[in-house]
Amino acid sequence: MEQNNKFIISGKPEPVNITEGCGSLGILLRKRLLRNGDNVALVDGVYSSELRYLELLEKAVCLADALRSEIGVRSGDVVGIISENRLEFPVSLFAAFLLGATVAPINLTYTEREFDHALNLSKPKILFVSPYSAERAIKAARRNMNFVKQVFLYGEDNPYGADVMLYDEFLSKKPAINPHTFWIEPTNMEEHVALIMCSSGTTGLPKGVQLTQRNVIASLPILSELESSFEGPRIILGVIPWFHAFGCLTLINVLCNQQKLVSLPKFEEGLFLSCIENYRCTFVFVVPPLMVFLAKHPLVDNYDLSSIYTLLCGAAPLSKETADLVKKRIGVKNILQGYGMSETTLAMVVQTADCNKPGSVGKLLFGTKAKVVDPETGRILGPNQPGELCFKGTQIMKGYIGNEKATNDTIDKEGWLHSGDIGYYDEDGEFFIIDRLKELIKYKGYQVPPAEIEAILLTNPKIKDAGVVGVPDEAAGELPLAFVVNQPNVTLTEAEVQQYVAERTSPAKRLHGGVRFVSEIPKNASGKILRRELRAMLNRPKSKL
Ligand SMILES: Nc1ncnc2c1ncn2[C@@H]1O[C@H](COP(=O)(O)OP(=O)(O)OP(=O)(O)O)[C@@H](O)[C@H]1O
Ligand SMILES: O=C(O)[C@H]1CSC(c2nc3ccc(O)cc3s2)=N1
Ligand SMILES: [Mg+2]
Repeated sequence: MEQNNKFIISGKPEPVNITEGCGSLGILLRKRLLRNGDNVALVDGVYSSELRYLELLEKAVCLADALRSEIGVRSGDVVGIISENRLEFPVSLFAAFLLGATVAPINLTYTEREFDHALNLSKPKILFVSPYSAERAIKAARRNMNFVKQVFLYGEDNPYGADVMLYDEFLSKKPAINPHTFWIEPTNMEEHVALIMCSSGTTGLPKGVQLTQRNVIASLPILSELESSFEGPRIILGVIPWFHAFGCLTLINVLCNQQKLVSLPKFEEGLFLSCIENYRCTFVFVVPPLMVFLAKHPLVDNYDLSSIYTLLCGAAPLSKETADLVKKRIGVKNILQGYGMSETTLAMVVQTADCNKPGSVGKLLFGTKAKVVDPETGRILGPNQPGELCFKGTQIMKGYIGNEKATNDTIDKEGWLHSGDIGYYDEDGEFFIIDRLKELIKYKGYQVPPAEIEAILLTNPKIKDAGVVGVPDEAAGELPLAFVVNQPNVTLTEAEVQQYVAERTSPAKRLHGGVRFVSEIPKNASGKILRRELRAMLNRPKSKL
């Protein structure tokens, strides 16, 4: 009965023959890389070193052949990558895909404990690590030699011992392999896991999200959907970490759509701005903290950012006000939002140049269905009625590795993925995200979205950043409280901040719990506010800031 429900909305059908008749993701990737031969695929934004498409494929094939013949890496084995964005990363990623192996990118800033958690989720047979995190990562690998059989180290020096192999040494002196004839095993793309992505760990320990080869292929047309109305060179800035779904799938998307990607190993203010100016970047994938930086930081005025045609923002709430500030300040043509989860491969909902209502995250992508349900009753809701967003489609994950319960709690028996996010769609099918179900503040029976109050606080020129949580309260349930980071050299009192919000909100959304002044708002690598860390700060004595 539900399937015919008029409130279930669908995106366009997937492009016909999306797998192009290829028997595996590896075969499709080879076809796409060959198509673009001698053009530049990747530029290291720090060292300006370049990798052309054919070079990328030749290196990946050579590495794949060596891994198969010398280490015995087979289809179905897991290959871990613990590295910042650098040119060896896509070579290792594509080599694994050519072997039909599963890739587990892991956050290089993890502590040893977090590495243990991530490694025991995906149990990689081999690990590629960069010097940045090698010491911690190799210690964690050595604690897990029951499954980690070999560590390869990027860079020139290996102070860690003979059990670690230098990637460049391993790859050099290898016979050249003809990329056209390299044997790639056909796989069952619907079942075969291509990526195990760690979710961001915003609401708890990161989960191991299994994305099949078919999930990855389903995401490939996104870029052409996003750049529908753009003429001119596409020079994309890749600063979103490739160990996160947003960054990794964007990297694969760019390389399968013959674009040029300029990579940055991390976000550093001057490097980010000078990279855009020097390489004349036209498309920049960003997360909201970068948008707040572009909106408010004085350094931005020192750089020529006129090459930017489109900013593509996702991974966390972006307010209309912040987007307007950026548009006004740097004159970018498009600011397009998208909404996704690690569990949905890449975005499920994106704005395009001709579909971008202010504050919306856009419309459903092809091959996707959505419904909005009342979190209490499960009843399907209609347009403009906020509820939990649920999705179905070819981008929905296979499940959480080693966690059947969490999988069944997230994907129901009818195959609907329950996002845990509250939002609605309007009469035109454009989606609006309110906040996470788990993070709504309950004040006297009202549901107060922290993101809405944070958006208001960010419009105050004296405020650099803000994070809002609920303070437990006997009478009201929870009281909204704001952690605030002042702009440098300004003074701001608690009363001023409370007044500023009170003038702009209904009574329930006012800062009844007060204001705490802090030096920074804790966020994770994919730009999300770690409100559970803010809640932990509630129990600490007020700072004298
Ligand atoms: N455009 C957006 N606007 C608002 N929120 C967004 C947007 N895009 C993504 N999100 C948020 O990011 C979440 C997906 O993030 P991700 O999969 O990286 O892990 P996480 O949910 O933050 O962490 P974890 O699942 O480990 O607790 C979505 O559920 C949603 O809450
Ligand atoms: O929040 C996340 O975890 C990630 C998972 S993938 C994702 C997004 N992907 C896109 C792609 C295009 C775009 O314009 C925005 C997003 S958000 N968000
Ligand atoms: Mg999540």
